[in-house]
Amino acid sequence: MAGRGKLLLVGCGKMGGAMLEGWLEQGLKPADLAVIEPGEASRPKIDGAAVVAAVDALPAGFVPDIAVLAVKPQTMNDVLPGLRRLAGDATTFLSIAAGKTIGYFRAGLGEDARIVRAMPNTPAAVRRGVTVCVAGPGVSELAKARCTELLSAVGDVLWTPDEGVMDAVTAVSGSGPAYVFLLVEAMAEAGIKAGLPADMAMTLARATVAGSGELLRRSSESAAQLRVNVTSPGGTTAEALKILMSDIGIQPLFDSAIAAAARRSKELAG
Ligand SMILES: NC(=O)C1=CN([C@@H]2O[C@H](COP(=O)(O)OP(=O)(O)OC[C@H]3O[C@@H](n4cnc5c(N)ncnc54)[C@H](OP(=O)(O)O)[C@@H]3O)[C@@H](O)[C@H]2O)C=CC1
Ligand SMILES: O=C(O)[C@@H]1CCC=N1
Repeated sequence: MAGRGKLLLVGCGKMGGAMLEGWLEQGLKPADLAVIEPGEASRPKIDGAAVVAAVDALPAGFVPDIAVLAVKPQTMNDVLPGLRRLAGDATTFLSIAAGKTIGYFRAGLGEDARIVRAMPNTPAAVRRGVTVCVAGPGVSELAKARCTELLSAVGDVLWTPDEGVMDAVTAVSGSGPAYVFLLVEAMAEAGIKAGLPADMAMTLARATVAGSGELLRRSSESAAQLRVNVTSPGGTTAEALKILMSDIGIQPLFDSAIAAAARRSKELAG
């Protein structure tokens, strides 16, 4: 990371912490970093960075070019008043909060505030995240480039001109890692029921999902073709897929799960 400007991270919980790990691994200079995190246990210890418990403890004169807002949507209202003083030309706010709209931030920070709304995911901790971003009014190309630089340090970055897709993005890729981890848990549990020792079942489920993810990443074949490649005619996989791909299989379940997550994202907007 070139580190042309200063970075403020507001909220160093699970997602903020995952991104911070990625940034530090990518060479973010501690001198260019400030973190606001009230929770003592979550507060990172980084020599040379300004790590404080509240916004009023930031070093005088610290003006970030990017302020990453990584607190829960439900606590965002508490955070914005203290950040209003940063809402000048120099700072772009990069929110990763589910649901919270660009309009919400302009109402809370001032109508001229520059807002980028983004949705990353936790594989950012190992530089395999994916983030979708949308820029509000007044965000410069330079600020967009800086957001891309920060987010691409922890994975892939896509920009959309349409904020309306962000609830679905949140439901698919923001929450998505949880669905994959649940899949591992469910495969391991089913393996135990099929006669495997618990530790072997978990080892196999974990390695299978991780290995399949890596194959998917490296392969030019579609997910559907990779599935077909596993499915010998008249074999074992075909029997399992008859159940997983039936009318009461994984697709209708995913349809309702993703719709529920997107609905919740919309509810968190206010
Ligand atoms: N987890 C995920 O996979 C993803 C989360 N997000 C979004 O990221 C945001 C954070 O989620 P997540 O990391 O899971 O939540 P966490 O609760 O783990 O992190 C939020 C952090 O913000 C801290 N905090 C609370 N109040 C303040 C404050 N006034 N100033 C600064 N920090 C504060 C909390 O401290 P304390 O615990 O002491 O209250 C906590 O450490 C949410 O908006 C969520 O929608 C987006 C994509 C994926
Ligand atoms: O569950 C949540 O609300 C957050 C947003 C996406 C992932 N975690």
